Amino acid sequence: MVLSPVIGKLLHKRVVLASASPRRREILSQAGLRFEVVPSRFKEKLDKAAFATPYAYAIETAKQKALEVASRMHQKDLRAPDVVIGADTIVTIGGLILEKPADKQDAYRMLSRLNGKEHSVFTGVAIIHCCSEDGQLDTDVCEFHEETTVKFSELSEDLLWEYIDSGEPMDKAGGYGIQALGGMLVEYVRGDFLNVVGFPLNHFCKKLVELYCPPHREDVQRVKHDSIPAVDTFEIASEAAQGDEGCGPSRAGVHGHTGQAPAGPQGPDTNGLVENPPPFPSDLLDLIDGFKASKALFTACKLKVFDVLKEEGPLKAVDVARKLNASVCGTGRLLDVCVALGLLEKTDTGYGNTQLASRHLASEGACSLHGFVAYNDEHAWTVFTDLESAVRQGPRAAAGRPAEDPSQSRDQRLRFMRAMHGLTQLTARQVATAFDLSRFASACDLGGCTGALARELAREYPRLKVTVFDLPEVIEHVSSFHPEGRQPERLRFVPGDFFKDDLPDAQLYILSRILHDWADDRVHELLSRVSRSCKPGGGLLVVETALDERRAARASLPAALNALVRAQGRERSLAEYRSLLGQHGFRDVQVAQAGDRLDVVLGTRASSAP
Ligand SMILES: C[S@@+](CC[C@H](N)C(=O)[O-])C[C@H]1O[C@@H](n2cnc3c(N)ncnc32)[C@H](O)[C@@H]1O
Repeated sequence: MVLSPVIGKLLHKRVVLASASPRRREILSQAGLRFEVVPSRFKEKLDKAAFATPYAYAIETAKQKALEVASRMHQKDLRAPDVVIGADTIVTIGGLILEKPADKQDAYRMLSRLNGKEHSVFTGVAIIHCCSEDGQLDTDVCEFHEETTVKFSELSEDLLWEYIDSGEPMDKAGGYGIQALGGMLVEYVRGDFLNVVGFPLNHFCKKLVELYCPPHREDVQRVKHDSIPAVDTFEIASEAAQGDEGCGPSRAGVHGHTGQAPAGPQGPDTNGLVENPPPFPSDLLDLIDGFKASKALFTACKLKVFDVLKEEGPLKAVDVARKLNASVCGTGRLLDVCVALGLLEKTDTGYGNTQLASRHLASEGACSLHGFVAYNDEHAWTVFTDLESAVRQGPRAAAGRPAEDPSQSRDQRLRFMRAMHGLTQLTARQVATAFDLSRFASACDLGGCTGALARELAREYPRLKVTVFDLPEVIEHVSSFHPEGRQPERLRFVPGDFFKDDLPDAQLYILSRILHDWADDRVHELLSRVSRSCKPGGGLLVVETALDERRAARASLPAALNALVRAQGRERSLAEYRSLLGQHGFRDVQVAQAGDRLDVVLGTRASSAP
C-alpha cells in the first residue's frame, strides 16, 4: 500500500473529521492527513433492531454523523468541505451491542459481561465526498467496517471496580479504553489494534488508495503473483478498479501515480514488480509553503483578528469580516487557514482564539509578540527578498538596513522597539536567572532598548541598580513601553552611543543581542571599551543565539541569514564568544542556556589588562 500520493492529493482539500474523539484525531494525524475537527451533533439513537448486523448499525451511525457535519457546514458557510470522515465504534458480545456506559453501574454491567470472554469491536467508517452545485449539497458516500476480536482476562470484582472508579470507562464504547488503563483488562487482541482504540487506520488507508490512486489496469496485470511483495501491492486496489462498492471518488479518482514511480515498460520496475515510490516529501512541501503560513499569520495579526476574537469571540466569519471591514469570503478563508495553523479554533458557535493566539498574538498583554510579528511582516519580509543578492555578492550588496540604522524614521524605530520589547519580555526571566547575578550591585544594559530585560533584573535581584544605555532617539520613546509611567527606583535610562560616549559605571555590563549586529572590528572596539570600563572582579554578560550544531537548525540558522541580509554583523558560535571575552580580559567564562533560543555567556574581568 502506498499512501503518500494519496495524502498529497488530499493536501489541498478541505478534510473534516466529524468526531470529537481525541483518539481518532491522533490516529488520523499519525497517518499524515491534514484535517479539521468538527464534532458531529448526530444523536446516536438509531434503532439497533432495524439492522441485520451490528456493523451495519455502526456504519449507518458513522454515515449519519458525517452527513450531519457536511450539511451543517454547507448551510453555515455556504461552502461544503471536500471530504468528511465519520466513524462509530461499538462493542458486541452475544449479539448485544454495547456503546458508552450511562453511569458506573452500567459500566459494571458491561465489563462483567465481557469478563473472561472474547468479544468483537466494530468500527463503521464513512468517507463522504461533498460538492455543492447551485447551492445544493451533493454527497458521495464510501463506507466500510473493520472487526477486531478482543479477549478479557478473568478479572476480579475489585479490579473491575478499581477500573470503573478511575473514571476511564465513561466515554468509551463497551466501557473500556484499550490504549490506556483498560489495557490491563485485555488478554489478547486479534486484528487491528487501532480499530479497538477507535479508528481502523490500516483499512482506512487502503480505502483511500482505492479511492484516490486506483492502478492502471496494465500495472495490476503486471504484478507477479508468485513473488512476495515487501509491502502491499495493488492487488487490493484492483478490487476498486473492478467496481467494488461503487465509491464515487474511485470513479472520479485521479489515475496514475503522480509521476513518482513510473511503472510503464520503460519504467524502473523492469522485472515486472510494482516498485515503491520514494517517500512522499511532506516536510519539503511544508517548507515550500512555509512563507504562506507566515504571511497568513502576519495578515491575521495586522487585521487584528486575534484582538477581535480575544474581546468578542467566538464569532462567525461574517461577524469577524464586519468588524475588520473585510470581505466575508476572504475573512472566512483566512480564519480557516488560522484554524489549520493551530492559531484559532472553530466550533459550532464560530471562531475563537487558541490560548497561544490570545497570549501571544493579540496586541496587548505581557507576552504579546504582536510587535515582533509586525516587524517581520513589514521589515524582515521585504529585506529577505534581497537574500539572493546577499548570497551572490555578499552582505554589502543587500539593500536591507540594520534595524538600528540612525536614518530610520520614527515609525520604523518604534516598530523595531515594539518587536524587541515583545521578544525580550518573553525571554527576560530566563536570561536574568541563567546565572546567579546577586553578587553584583549595579548593572548597565548596553543597547538595552525599552528596558524589558533591565526591569526583570531589577525584579529578580532586589539590591541591583540597573542602567539602560541606548541611543537618544530610542530612550526618547521608552516611557510608552511602561504604561504605568513610573519606573522602579533602581532603574534609570541614560542616552548615549556605546561607540562614542563614556559608558555608565557598573559592576556588570550586559550586551544582549548586540554583538551579532556588528562586524568583527566593531565588536572588538565595543568589547575593548567595555573592558576598559569594567573594574576587576566585575562581569560581562553576553546574550545571543549562538550558532551551534546542537541547537535545532530552525532556531539558530535563520539568524545567520538575518545578518547576511541586513548587510552587517554576523552570528557567532559559543567558542567564538568565549574567545572574544578572553581576548578582552574576561576570565572564568561560563555558558548557560536561557530557554531553547538564547545562550548566555558570563565572564569576570581579570585584574590584569589584556
Ligand atoms: C537588537 S537590539 C537589542 C535590544 C536589547 N538589548 C534586547 O536584547 O532586546 C539592539 C539595540 O542596540 C541599540 N544600539 C545600537 N547601536 C547603538 C549604539 N551605538 N549605542 C547605544 N545603543 C545602540 C539599538 O538602539 C537597540 O536598542
